[in-house]
Parts: sequence; structure tokens; C-alpha cells
Amino acid sequence: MSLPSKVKIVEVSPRDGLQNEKEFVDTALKIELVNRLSAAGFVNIESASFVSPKWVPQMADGGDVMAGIIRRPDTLYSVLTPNLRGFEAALAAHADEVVIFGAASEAFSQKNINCSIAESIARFEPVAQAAKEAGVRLRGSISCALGCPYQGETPIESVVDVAQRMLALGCDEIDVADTIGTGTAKRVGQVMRAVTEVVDPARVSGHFHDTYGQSLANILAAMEAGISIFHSSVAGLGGCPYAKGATGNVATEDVLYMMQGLGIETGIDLEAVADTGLWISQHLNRKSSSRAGTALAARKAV
Ligand SMILES: CC(C)(COP(=O)([O-])OP(=O)([O-])OC[C@H]1O[C@@H](n2cnc3c(N)ncnc32)[C@H](O)[C@@H]1OP(=O)([O-])[O-])[C@@H](O)C(=O)NCCC(=O)NCCSC(=O)C[C@@](C)(O)CC(=O)[O-]
Repeated sequence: MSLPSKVKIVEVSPRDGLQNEKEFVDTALKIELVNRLSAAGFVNIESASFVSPKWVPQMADGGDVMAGIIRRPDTLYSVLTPNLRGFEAALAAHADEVVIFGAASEAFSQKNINCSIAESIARFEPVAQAAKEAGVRLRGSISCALGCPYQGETPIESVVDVAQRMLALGCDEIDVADTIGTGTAKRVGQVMRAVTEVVDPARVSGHFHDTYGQSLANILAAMEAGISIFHSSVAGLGGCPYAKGATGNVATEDVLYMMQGLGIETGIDLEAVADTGLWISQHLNRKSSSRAGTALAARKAV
């Protein structure tokens, strides 16, 4: 088994973690969450979305969040941009990276961004071009790469096809996302190996939701396939409003604990992340979904 010596962890809780919250989360709390994560050492934090507030009301204050955060010089603050309007808002907010998000499933593409896969790529074209002209890093996210809530299993060829199209748009990084967390290690290995035949593995990331408790195994399988960038969310917060029943992303605390045990460098302070997980869970009035976070808190309380 060949594993990387170092991985990049992209913290997505301020965006993916909070976007599905029913009650509006105060802008000040969102800002403090990003600031705490910055202080913990993340080099990339998905901080906001510039999407239609009619579609995702929780993310309506993206401009204020980006204006309020304290930026660590070595950290990239990313935002989601579904169209040129979102990109312009992202540029005004001085986002370091914009994320265009498509899907490997036609049905999910319609539900999430109200257009077909082909239409989404056409819509992303001017965004990609504008990002290149402005010198802003561009990431492409592929939802439902391991299964779709509306269509079932996703053919690997569909994932590879969208990855190629995103590469052609000029994406610097491409996320293979298990939106509903149905993927298992064997399939993850197959999908990652297929994608990395067309995209440099150093530019591919794994974005796993933990709905079926498979995320850590899936991360391990992805690392064996050459992937060294992973997305996670403190306290396991999250879920997509257009993927019913899907739970949060894999918990950052659990990923960091596993990486520590494997001797893989992350550059992130696990204790600071665990404290942040407890803090945000208390504010959202819920229990943390992180096993490692909960165990570390219990040990501290003794
Ligand atoms: C793409 C659209 C806009 C199409 O939505 P639409 O209704 O087809 O488009 P529209 O152009 O008719 O716009 C509808 C309204 O939104 C406005 N609007 C339009 N664009 C913007 C914008 N950028 N910022 C602010 N407002 C905007 C626009 O002006 C209009 O307002 P109205 O005229 O009715 O008053 C919509 O479907 C949308 O915003 N979808 C976002 C869905 C979303 O954010 N989903 C969650 C993120 S993806 C995810 O979680 C998956 C991921 C990335 O984590 C990976 C994984 O796990 O799978």
C-alpha cells in the first residue's frame, strides 16, 4: 500500500457544512467559524457561496462573510459560483478561488442548478474565462460521482466525461464528490483510477459525505489510488439541500486523527479543530457527528 506523506485538507464547513441549516446562522458566527479554522492552520477554506438566495437562503450573506473574515496569508478562501453573476460577486469579495459545480448525473444537475450537464458546462465557460482573466484559481466539483439520489449508480464514464470537460474549461483542481455518501472503497478506487487517467492525480480531490459511514475507508482507497487532497467539515456538519437524506461531510477531526495515526502530514492542529467542532455544535444546538472530536472532548473533561 503506497500512501502520500502529506495531504491537503480543504475545510468546507462554512459552506457545505452550513448551507443546509434550516435556521439562519448569524453572519458573525459564520465569520468566527472561518477565523477559528484559519487559526487552526487550514490552507484552503470553502467560506461562502454566491448562488441564488432563492435556492439556498442560508448562503445569502456570502459578501458579508468574506468582508468580515481575517485572512491568513497562506490560506485560500474559496466560494461557489454557479454563473457569471456569482463570479462577479466573488471577485468583488476578493475570493482566492471560485468553484463551479456540476454533476455526473443529469437528474441531479437539474435539481441542483436547474439545467442539464451540457447546459451547465456552457454556463461555466464564461465563468472559467473570467476567472482566468482575473487570475483567480478555478476548481470544478463533480456531484454524484458515486451515486445519485434520483438516478442510482453513476456510470464511471459519466464522471470521467465531466472531469474532462472541467479540465478543458481550465480547472486547476477537480473534486470527485460522493454527494449522498453511498460510495464504498472498491468503487472509489475504480472511479479515482479512471479519473486520474485523464487528470493529473495532484489536481484531483475526494469530497466524501459520511451518510453510510464509509468516508474514512473511501479516503484510504482514494489515497491508494494516488489522491492527496480531501474535503472535510468540522463536527461532520453539512449536506446538500438538493440531496434528501444525505448527511454531512466526513468530519475533519476524524480525518485528522486518521492521518496522524498514518504518519501523514496535514499541517493542521487537531486540538484546535476539535475545540472548534464542539464550539460550533453548541451554537447550532446539536451533538457533533465526529467520533474523534467527541472522544477527545470526553478525554479532556476527565
Ligand atoms: C444556478 C441557479 C442560479 C439557477 O437558477 P435559475 O432559477 O435557473 O436561474 P435564474 O437565472 O432564473 O435565477 C433565479 C433567481 O436567482 C437570481 N440569481 C441567479 N444567479 C444568482 C447568483 N449567482 N447570485 C444571486 N442571485 C442569483 C436571479 O437574479 C433570479 O432572481 P429573480 O429575478 O427571480 O429575483 C440556481 O439553481 C442556484 O443558485 N443553485 C445553487 C444550488 C446550490 O447552491 N446547491 C448547493 C451547492 S452544490 C453542493 O452542495 C454539492 C457539492 C459542491 O458540495 C459537492 C457534493 O457533495 O456533491
